[in-house]
Amino acid sequence: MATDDGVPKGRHEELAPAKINLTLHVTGQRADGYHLLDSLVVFADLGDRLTLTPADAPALHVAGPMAQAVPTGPENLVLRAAASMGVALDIRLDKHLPAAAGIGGGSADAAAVLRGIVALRPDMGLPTDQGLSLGADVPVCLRARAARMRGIGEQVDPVEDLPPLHAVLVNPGVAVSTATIFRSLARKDNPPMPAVLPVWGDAATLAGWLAGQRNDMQAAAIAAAPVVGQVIAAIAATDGCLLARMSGSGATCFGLYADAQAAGLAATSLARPGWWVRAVRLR
Ligand SMILES: C[C@](O)(CO)[C@H](O)COP(=O)(O)OP(=O)(O)OC[C@H]1O[C@@H](n2ccc(N)nc2=O)[C@H](O)[C@@H]1O
Ligand SMILES: Nc1ncnc2c1ncn2[C@@H]1O[C@H](COP(=O)(O)OP(=O)(O)OP(=O)(O)O)[C@@H](O)[C@H]1O
Repeated sequence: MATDDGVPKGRHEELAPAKINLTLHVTGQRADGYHLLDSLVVFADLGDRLTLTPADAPALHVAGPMAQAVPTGPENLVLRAAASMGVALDIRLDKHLPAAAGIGGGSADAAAVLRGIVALRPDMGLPTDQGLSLGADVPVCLRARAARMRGIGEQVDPVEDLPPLHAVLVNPGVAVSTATIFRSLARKDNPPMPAVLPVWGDAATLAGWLAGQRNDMQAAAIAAAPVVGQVIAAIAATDGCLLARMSGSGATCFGLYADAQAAGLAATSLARPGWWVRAVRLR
């Protein structure tokens, strides 16, 4: 959407899909306090929607069902992402993902802005740190497809050939602070995933393998927000659930299912006042 000489024109739309940590192993801690991770990350076919228009001065308009949960000033990660590239954009953010929810909302939005700027301005490249300074989840969210994430989030290796994967996402409406859950971890030196990940033929095989892996932040999140334990139990009790686990630092949890019909029926049965429940496809 730019002219041949790189001058921006028009506007650009991006989806900022929800990030799901199928595993989240906390394997160490750096001297600066950041934690070393080993995580199998996938993305939903559901997310925030951004419309980016080149402008003389930065502007942000937030709308959508989850708009109230996010700041509208310069601290919003979409404005910080554009500022980090030195680009003035008029940004419309249609917020559909709950914030502070373990599904990367802010990081996904920031990554979508970085992708969008490169689409609008082919003369510009992505930042050398892949957006890590905006948030540890931004590099993996830039790819927005299945990946193994290591380091503090800067090492992203594509995972190909993920089997078709259907899921339900459930957020009970409590915000969970990522920094607080990291600080409260009992152990920070847990084992990583195997050096070489298997190839999984179908969702049941993947779920069986995942059952032997972990989210090392789950117990601390349940201690901070006991409703997370109730969400996991409710998901695990649905027909056809192959695995129930928390994503990121919570409070959103996911259930895996073999097909879209099972995920859809589970989503219907999980409806509770105040719970955000969505059936999604993961990739
Ligand atoms: C828990 C995950 O969601 C897993 O994907 C991410 O590691 C968190 O990514 P994020 O929300 O983009 O994280 P940031 O906004 O960079 O950091 C929030 C806070 O979490 C802590 N943090 C984050 C990432 C990391 N590898 N180690 C940490 O200790 C830091 O205290 C930081 O102040
Ligand atoms: N565009 C944005 N969307 C959501 N939150 C934002 C945004 N910009 C800034 N924030 C702030 O970032 C905080 C964390 O929100 P975010 O949705 O990124 O957390 P999260 O889903 O727990 O992230 P992660 O899964 O990476 O740990 C919010 O409390 C909010 O104040």
